[in-house]
Amino acid sequence: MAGEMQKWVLMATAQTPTNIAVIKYWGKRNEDLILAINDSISVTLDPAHLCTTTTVAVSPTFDQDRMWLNGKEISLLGGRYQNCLREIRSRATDLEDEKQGIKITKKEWEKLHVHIASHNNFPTAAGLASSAAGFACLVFSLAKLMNVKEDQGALSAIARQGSGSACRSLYGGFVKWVMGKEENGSDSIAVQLADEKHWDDLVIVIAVVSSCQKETSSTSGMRDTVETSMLIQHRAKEVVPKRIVQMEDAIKKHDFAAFANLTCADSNQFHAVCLDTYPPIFYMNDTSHKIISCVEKWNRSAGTPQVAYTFDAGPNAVLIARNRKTAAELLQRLLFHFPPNSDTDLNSYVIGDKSILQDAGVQDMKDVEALPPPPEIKDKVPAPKCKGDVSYFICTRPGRGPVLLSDECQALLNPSTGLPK
Ligand SMILES: Nc1ncnc2c1ncn2[C@@H]1O[C@H](COP(=O)(O)OP(=O)(O)OP(=O)(O)O)[C@@H](O)[C@H]1O
Ligand SMILES: C[C@@](O)(CCOP(=O)(O)OP(=O)(O)O)CC(=O)O
Repeated sequence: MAGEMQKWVLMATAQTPTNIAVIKYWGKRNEDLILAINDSISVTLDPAHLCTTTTVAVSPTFDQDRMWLNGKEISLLGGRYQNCLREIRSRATDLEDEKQGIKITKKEWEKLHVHIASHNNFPTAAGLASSAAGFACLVFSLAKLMNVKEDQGALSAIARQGSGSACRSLYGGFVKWVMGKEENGSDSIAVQLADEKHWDDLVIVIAVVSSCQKETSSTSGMRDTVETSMLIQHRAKEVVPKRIVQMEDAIKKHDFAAFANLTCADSNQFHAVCLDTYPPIFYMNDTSHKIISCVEKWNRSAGTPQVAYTFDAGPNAVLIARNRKTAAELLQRLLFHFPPNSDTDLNSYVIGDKSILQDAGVQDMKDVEALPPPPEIKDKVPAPKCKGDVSYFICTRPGRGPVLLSDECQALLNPSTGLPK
């Protein structure tokens, strides 16, 4: 190592998106390696609105691996962090940084410690896939720092060992996690089906129903399902393989009706296997059910699906609209049924791509109050409004995969000390 006793710090910063599955992963065939019992397909969400930023640093002055998540130091001793660190280190290659005059050989990487600081710009462990963006970003940034030469597929197999759904966050657009057959998981990788430009009409609105930490983690929930549900076997063997083929076809052809029908059916079946688990798992709540019913009524009256809904391991709804016009109509319906509490500012109630709010013709609370009942319910007795049941809405769209951030201002670690800024 050049400059043996020097106090250099070498850093890399990356930004990685989160993703939402439209054909769900639920159930493992190998807990340690995180190998799934079925393939899954996801849409990567625009990192402009939901993303993880991670800075990794290496220095001869660091005496142990350390990590800070959202400003608080956390332990890296857990198996998932250890597995990702080990797999990335074993693939590190010789590196020469001419600017700082640093040379690190493959052998030296084994002994050097790293500091990691990460920040999620959305709630952590609240069913918004923070673990997916988080582990993908950890693996991607470490791979850049350590001059790992392997492709995204190989990196996805490492991120998978941090959290299954993380492997899909290594790509933008539409992504498939191929479950693979090998015992060692070498063929259990993510592949990109289409990039984010392929179907750029789609608009995504997330209703954050609750941002508190959930009761049953995905990991323990799916373990219980595999142990106790008979429905999950039927799902994994008979239902999902056919849906994967149909979903790939729907994406390829921009067939929104097929895409929406498959997405909603798969979300509903995932929650059905949660109910079929013993003890039963309830991820959705009354608000989630009301959102489903609002979308179903609209889709039925329109004669063809306008919006797809999907729910992960929590009550938050992810709603995918076929285009901007439908997204504006969706937002009008959501604000009609779920207006904010009187003390909430509309500006903080609808975040992300606010242009959808403008398209909906809603500028302030007066406009929200003046929204008419949606046509599909106008002749019926309207259900009482559910004021305050939604914490906030995020408007977003399909987005790109991980990127390196070269501007040092965006780094989360101090370049001279390697400690959080
Ligand atoms: N930025 C990050 N970097 C590294 N690890 C992270 C990061 N963010 C979250 N994690 C890890 O993921 C865990 C949260 O995962 P969990 O599955 O409980 O929630 P979630 O991913 O937000 O929700 P879900 O998977 O149900 O959509 C955290 O406790 C932490 O260990
Ligand atoms: C419902 C899901 O979001 C489950 C995600 O589970 P995780 O990937 O969080 O689970 P682990 O692999 O145990 O970390 C569906 C999906 O994203 O496919």
